[in-house]
Amino acid sequence: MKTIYLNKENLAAYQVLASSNVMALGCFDGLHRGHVKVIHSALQEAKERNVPLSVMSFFPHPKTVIEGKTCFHYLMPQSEKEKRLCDLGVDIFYLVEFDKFFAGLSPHAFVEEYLIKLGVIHAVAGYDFSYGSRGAGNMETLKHNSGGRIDVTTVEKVEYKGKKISSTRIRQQLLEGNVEELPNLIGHSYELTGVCTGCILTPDSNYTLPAPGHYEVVLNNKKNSLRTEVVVNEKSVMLTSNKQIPSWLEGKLTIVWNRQIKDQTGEVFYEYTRNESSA
Ligand SMILES: Cc1cc2nc3c(=O)[nH]c(=O)nc-3n(C[C@H](O)[C@H](O)[C@H](O)COP(=O)(O)O)c2cc1C
Ligand SMILES: Nc1ncnc2c1ncn2[C@@H]1O[C@H](COP(=O)(O)OP(=O)(O)OP(=O)(O)O)[C@@H](O)[C@H]1O
Repeated sequence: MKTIYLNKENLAAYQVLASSNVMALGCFDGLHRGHVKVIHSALQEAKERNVPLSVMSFFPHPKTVIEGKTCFHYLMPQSEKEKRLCDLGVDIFYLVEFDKFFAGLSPHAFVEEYLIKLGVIHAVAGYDFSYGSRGAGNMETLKHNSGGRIDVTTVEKVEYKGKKISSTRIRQQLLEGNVEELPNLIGHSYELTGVCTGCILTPDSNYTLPAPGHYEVVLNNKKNSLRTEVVVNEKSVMLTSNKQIPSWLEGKLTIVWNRQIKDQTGEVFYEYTRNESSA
């Protein structure tokens, strides 16, 4: 997969290089089940047309620019999004700099400059995707904004328990500590990477830690895996295991969040049996 960091300065150079492609559109923070359906639909269209599959995503998140949010709870860093999109079969990943200029583009200008001139022949997005200044463009207007030159596939809402699966919903569940709910929304448990020094796990940036409390997790690195209990504070994660910390835990690892054992008030949600320590 080729990753292209696009902005108004280098756009013309990539327009010259562009060839026909099918493009999936959106932020895709967390790559949840709704996102995966959009990517899979776009991959199907690309295969039928025998053209590459591209994804256009935006950074920083549009809400930080439009709503002036200084603190935003990303579910994954762009590097993790890049890896997941590659695994899903994406050929070109356009990460567009979302600034005030970009946010102010008219729907027509966005479609002309960032879709048509980048070779898009078929666009795929979910039912609620919006584009252009004030989000005035949507899946109903996209074909018209392209002058009929782009076909459009709209992916219907993917729900869980009657509600839209969304990155916002996942952020809310995490910040409430409900990590056991997340496989129903993401398709697997929420994971984040970080570094272990002694018994302190420091998460990498642009992940969201669950609410403070005790959690049952699985710690992985390339060679080993350990099911254990951790305590989440505001900014860090501490191992609570009263065993000697295994030497292999030091350094880079992945934390897989299985369930909340108790919240910061000490209310118990789940009896964790310490002796089941191997994953
Ligand atoms: C080129 C472009 C410009 C946009 N400009 C705006 C805007 O000015 N205001 C807005 O609310 N959304 C704008 N959006 C839509 C946002 O990307 C986002 O979809 C919208 O804020 C709703 O976010 P949500 O669907 O994640 O809740 C723009 C999108 C694109 C691709
Ligand atoms: N549950 C869903 N069903 C179908 N399509 C979806 C769903 N959630 C998002 N999409 C689509 O996936 C793409 C990425 O959307 P986006 O990044 O805005 O996801 P989101 O989950 O709505 O994020 P947020 O909650 O931050 O607004 C868009 O095309 C959007 O329409």
